[in-house]
Amino acid sequence: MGAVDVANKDLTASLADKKPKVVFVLGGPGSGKGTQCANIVEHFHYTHLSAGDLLRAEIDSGSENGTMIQNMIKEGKIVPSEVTIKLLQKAMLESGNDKFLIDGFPRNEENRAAFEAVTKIEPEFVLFFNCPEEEMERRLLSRNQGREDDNIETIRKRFKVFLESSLSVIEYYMAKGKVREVLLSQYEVGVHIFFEILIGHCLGRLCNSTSDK
Ligand SMILES: Nc1ncnc2c1ncn2[C@@H]1O[C@H](COP(=O)(O)OP(=O)(O)O)[C@@H](O)[C@H]1O
Ligand SMILES: O=c1ccn([C@@H]2O[C@H](COP(=O)(O)OP(=O)(O)O)[C@@H](O)[C@H]2O)c(=O)[nH]1
Ligand SMILES: [Mg+2]
Repeated sequence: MGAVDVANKDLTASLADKKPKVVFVLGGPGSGKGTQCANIVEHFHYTHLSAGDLLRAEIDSGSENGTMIQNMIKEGKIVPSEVTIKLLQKAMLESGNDKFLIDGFPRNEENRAAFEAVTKIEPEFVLFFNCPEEEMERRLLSRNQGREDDNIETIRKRFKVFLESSLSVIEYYMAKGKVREVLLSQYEVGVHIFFEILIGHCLGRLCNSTSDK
């Protein structure tokens, strides 16, 4: 067994000791995952981990995987599971917390199965932001965060990947009764109030069920 395998085993064992609680936050590109996670952590003791942010930080760090990750993101493709899972495991351990909102992961069946196989963690539930594509496109084109993938050509590819690969993850958890869906309409005021109630309800229940640990 090589040094890398040993390091991965240590990471997995240390994380397993913490018995972390995980909520997956899923939805199409621009559906508001990051925005609503930021709202949630203001009110609940969760750590927000955006898989996309972790991958972008890895590019910026000049790591050996940086160029590969950058190319995949530019094309709207899904980075190999082992890379993303390792970044998530490290971030979970470094946070010192045991409750996590994992935003934008798993993005395909392989991501999902690999995460469960490696970490032995099953999510408590999945928050699914279901937003019309034209609204997501509008938001992404005016996000203004200087992201290389927020251009119309890459956005179209990301929508395709979402429909062809990511929706099946949501369907998998739906079949297990684990999905809490927030259906976005154009009526933003109603949506915001609904978010507060729904998210408060879901996370409040989760906090209660784990507070006597
Ligand atoms: N409910 C909303 N109404 C209008 N704009 C929104 C809403 N939620 C998020 N946005 C904006 O849309 C863009 C994408 O949101 P973001 O949270 O980054 O989505 P995601 O993480 O799902 O890609 C951001 O510029 C954000 O400010
Ligand atoms: O688990 C992940 C999360 C993100 N990405 C890549 O990172 C990009 C941006 O992801 P992010 O979640 O930041 O985008 P968002 O959905 O928030 O717009 C995606 O299109 C993928 O190329 C990936 O490969 N695996
Ligand atoms: Mg995001």
